[in-house]
Amino acid sequence: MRYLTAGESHGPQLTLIVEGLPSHVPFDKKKIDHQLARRQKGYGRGRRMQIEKDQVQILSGVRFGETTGAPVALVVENKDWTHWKKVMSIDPLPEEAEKRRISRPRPGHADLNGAIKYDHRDMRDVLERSSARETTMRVAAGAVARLILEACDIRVGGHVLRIGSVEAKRLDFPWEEWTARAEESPVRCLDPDAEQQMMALIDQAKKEGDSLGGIVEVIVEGVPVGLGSHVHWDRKLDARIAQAIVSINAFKGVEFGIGFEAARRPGSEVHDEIEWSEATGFTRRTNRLGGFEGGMTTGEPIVVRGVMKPIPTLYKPLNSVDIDSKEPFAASIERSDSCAVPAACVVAENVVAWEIACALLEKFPADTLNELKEQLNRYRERVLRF
Ligand SMILES: Cc1cc2nc3c(=O)[nH]c(=O)nc-3n(C[C@H](O)[C@H](O)[C@H](O)COP(=O)(O)O)c2cc1C
Ligand SMILES: C=C(O[C@@H]1CC(C(=O)O)=C[C@@H](OP(=O)(O)O)[C@H]1O)C(=O)O
Repeated sequence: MRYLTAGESHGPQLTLIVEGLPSHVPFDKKKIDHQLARRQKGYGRGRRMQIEKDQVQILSGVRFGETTGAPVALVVENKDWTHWKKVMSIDPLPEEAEKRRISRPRPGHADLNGAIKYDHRDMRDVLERSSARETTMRVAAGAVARLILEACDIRVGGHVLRIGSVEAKRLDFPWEEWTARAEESPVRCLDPDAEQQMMALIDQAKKEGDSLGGIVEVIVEGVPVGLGSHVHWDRKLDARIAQAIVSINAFKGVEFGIGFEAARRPGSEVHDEIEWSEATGFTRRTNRLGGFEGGMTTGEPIVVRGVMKPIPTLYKPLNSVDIDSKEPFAASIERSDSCAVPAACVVAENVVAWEIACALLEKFPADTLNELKEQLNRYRERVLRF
């Protein structure tokens, strides 16, 4: 499967085309909209999220509630566009363009590099597309992927482990309970004490015109052993997931299982011992490597974390240089979130869901959902007997 997204943050709409979907996947618009609504939430978001009400319009590839196998085109309206029609005009408007020009790049955003690379004297031409507004459509693609995963009994969840200096305690709950707790928490955090501290920290950052980053964790349950492959670098599924996570705006790092802690421990405290029983087949006593060996799934849950840097736009701006006068100035201020880690957690879940669905369809090529399910079920039986 593959997808493309298009659309500017303040343009009329965002567009997604997903190609390679099997036919007869039950296509419930409510499930896509549910993921979009989850992405809009989170303590620390700015005013933009009060304006938008992200919902997809399905334009192709779906008929009578199921995919046909043709490309699925989805669009989401930018409600804010009505306020930006002139600024975002497709036709030339020289006066407007001059009046609204952005010439003071924000450190940490794509403004300066993009302006130099594409030779734009107005950095809006960069920020409109570098904005994380685009993650709406990546979540929509992930939500489509989840329709396939759901049919294959694979589930994906996520929660926030850190915001700024506040770290959540590790709490162990059954799947239904932890995902419900994350859903109810304004910061998607399972630890109620940390949740309160995180919210207080966000309030403080906002008051001080500053911003915060954090760490999110995504867990995937129900994956069969052997998705991805050791035989070639670009077929390693952990590597693909790493790219998917780091491609999320402001994400700077990724780790699986115990992650960077593996550098400090001896091998005997890192590798996951192998067990076997007639009922379960091969399993692991621990899951310290987060569900991957040799670029392939082990059959244990996938555990992947991503680190998000603080939001670059600061209401108390950092120093910058005006690209016209070359004089030092404070960076430009755009309306902004002060912390978007909880929202980014939803993005992370959905980009991971997309990679898992692609890996499934690579291992079990299928034109119809039933073909996929039949192959997967046969494989699961073979794995049990191995
Ligand atoms: C959900 C989400 C919301 C974001 N909101 C903002 C924002 O309001 N203001 C901002 O400056 N950056 C925001 N960012 C981060 C920027 O989009 C990002 O830092 C920028 O595109 C530069 O890319 P890089 O940080 O990956 O290098 C957000 C990121 C995510 C994932
Ligand atoms: C629009 C979204 O996030 C935006 C991401 C973003 C950025 O620079 O990345 C800047 C802000 O844009 P605006 O200035 O229009 O408020 C965020 O609101 C969204 O997540 O849907």
